[in-house]
Amino acid sequence: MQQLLDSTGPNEVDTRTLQPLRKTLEERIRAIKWVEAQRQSRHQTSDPPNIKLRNDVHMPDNDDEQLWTAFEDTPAHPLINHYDHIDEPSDEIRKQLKDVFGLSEFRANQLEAINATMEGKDVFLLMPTGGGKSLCFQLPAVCSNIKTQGVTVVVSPLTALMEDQVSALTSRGISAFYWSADSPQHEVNAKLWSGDRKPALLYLTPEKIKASPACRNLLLKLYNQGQLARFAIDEAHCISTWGQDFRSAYQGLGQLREDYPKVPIIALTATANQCTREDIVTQLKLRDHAFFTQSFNRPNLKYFIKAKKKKNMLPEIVEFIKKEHPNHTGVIYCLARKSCQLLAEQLQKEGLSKEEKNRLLESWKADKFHVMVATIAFGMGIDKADVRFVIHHDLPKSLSGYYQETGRAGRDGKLADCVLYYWFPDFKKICWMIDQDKEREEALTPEAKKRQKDAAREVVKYCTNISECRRVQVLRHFGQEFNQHNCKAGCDNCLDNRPPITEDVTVVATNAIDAVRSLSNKGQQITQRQLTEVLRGANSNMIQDHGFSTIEGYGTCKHISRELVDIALDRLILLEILAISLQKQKTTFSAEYLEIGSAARNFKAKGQCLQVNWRPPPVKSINKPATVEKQKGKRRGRNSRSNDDDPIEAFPDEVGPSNISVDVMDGLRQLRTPSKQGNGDE
Ligand SMILES: Nc1ncnc2c1ncn2[C@@H]1O[C@H](COP(=O)(O)OP(=O)(O)OP(=O)(O)O)[C@@H](O)[C@H]1O
Repeated sequence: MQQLLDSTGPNEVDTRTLQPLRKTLEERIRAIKWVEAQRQSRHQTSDPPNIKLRNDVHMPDNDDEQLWTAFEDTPAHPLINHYDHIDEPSDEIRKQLKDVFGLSEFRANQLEAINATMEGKDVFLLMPTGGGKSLCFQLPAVCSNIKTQGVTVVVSPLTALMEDQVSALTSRGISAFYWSADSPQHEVNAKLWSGDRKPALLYLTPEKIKASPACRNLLLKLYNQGQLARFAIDEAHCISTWGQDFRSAYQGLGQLREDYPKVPIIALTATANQCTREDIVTQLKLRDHAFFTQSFNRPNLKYFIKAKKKKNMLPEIVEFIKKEHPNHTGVIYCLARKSCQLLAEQLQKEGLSKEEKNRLLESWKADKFHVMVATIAFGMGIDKADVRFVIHHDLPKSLSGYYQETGRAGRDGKLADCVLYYWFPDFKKICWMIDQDKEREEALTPEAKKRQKDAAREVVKYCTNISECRRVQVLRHFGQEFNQHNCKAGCDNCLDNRPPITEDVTVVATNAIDAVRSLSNKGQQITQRQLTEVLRGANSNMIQDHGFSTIEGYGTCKHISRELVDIALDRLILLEILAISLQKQKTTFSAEYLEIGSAARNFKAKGQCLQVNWRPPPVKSINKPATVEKQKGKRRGRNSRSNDDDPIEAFPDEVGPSNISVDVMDGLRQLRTPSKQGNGDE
């Protein structure tokens, strides 16, 4: 860095974009030299530079990424800032930052976004969770020296979030209010039209704008009076069906540009990859917008994937919390309320009323209790600085969601653990939930369903990829390259120095396809567990009762361990080579039967092969004879619990991926060249 600076005089780095970078680098070099001097002399050699290092971050060696983020209040990274108009803050901005918000410095990209929106530009701000997005529309809302005057209308997805922000603003003396379903019209009118000064901020849900003509009339009246300063679309990713948080009312927000064309829009989110980003820009009809983004790496978060061995992991989680995080604050995320009910007795009622939810959230924030068990919807926008762990008891629905949920940990910059319990049945459950589509008023289109399933599929690939640093994988999802070296053993994969073993399991794949196809030709069905037994040539009652010992593929995978066969079959489902069909039984059971999937034809026709990377279990012998499995199979069968409204119940608690991790070498590898293959006919 120093060499780079020495070789270019100050005048040579003369673009507006690069000047702040030069200044920052010079400051950092000063700070690094100072730290080095401390290290060598072990006593203070000079005054410390006027730069604070983050807590818990050791001064890294030769490590640019870490160097950049090792400082508190890391400034904007101008080289990845897609807006070149960077000014010093005006006196008014500085004053409001200090006097109203009690802050002394801007964080990365805040000033730039504030300046751009105050100039009347559309802005897209993509900032990690806890990065400080709110300030970027709250501060302009209290400034007078701007292009667009009046009320900043904030669109926010949750009433709890709006309440939170409004009460924080009010306590700072800022005039703000939200218009909820319960707010009477005359109160809203009184706030807006009585007195000379309009409130600085008005919070609305997208549903309110969509469904309430009174609300739209009010916005129009403000607009006609030149009193609509800007629209701030918080959690803007909810507009996109690419994301898991899609809210149909958000899609109505495209109308804002049509109805109020002169009003600038600032869209804010922490979770948008390239597709979602483009979708947001298109749907909100942003024009010539300033785009700000920055490194999404959260160096103080540690990422771990653990095997979920049974449906309820509470005992293990309790042990983990007692050992690693006694008296620490944390969140346990579950997929559905039902899972929460299993985990938290408090949530065992029919569901929580709004008041109860608020009371629980407030108590948790006030440290009256430490651990919150929640569905992802409950935690959106949580601003609690000292969350020391985030545990995913169930599979997150997407990598973006996972990043956002884990992002609620360690907002104070101190170390925090993010633990995800993975097992494949959770993926099937998510797919089932998407197909049921119970949670929405409007049905999802088939394309949206497919996208959501693909998003869950990405999470499975993430969990089962044991060869690549977790940080590399998550950040790649956001289009950011990350050097594994900079993870600094901050994830399970970087910590585990046992190399994964690569196994070719094509034989499982081809025989599984043959077995399922030949059964279906005969009008018979088979479950995944039964297929594992068939392939491994078990001689159990189940095999005899169904006459499975005569079907194609029987015993062809005798030499492969049960775990590995299970992993291979999971993978075939993930890759849509096999599919699942859920069927109600005469009893209360729902059973999952395997079918041929849409990708099976290609797999066989193109002679593809399937490889998995895994770490075999350390103690158990891998190749258990089928006779032992026979006993196990029987036991499992008896222990299966079931429930007709929850397909996951069709899976026995005891059957899981054990302590195996798997990695698929990008799923399939083509061994033979397509030209040597047939034309697609099997
Ligand atoms: N310039 C700053 N200096 C210090 N603290 C700041 C600054 N800007 C914001 N903060 C603090 O950072 C915390 C997170 O801010 P905020 O809630 O706006 O984050 P966010 O980006 O909206 O996160 P999320 O995506 O999770 O909602 C808040 O406690 C806020 O007061």
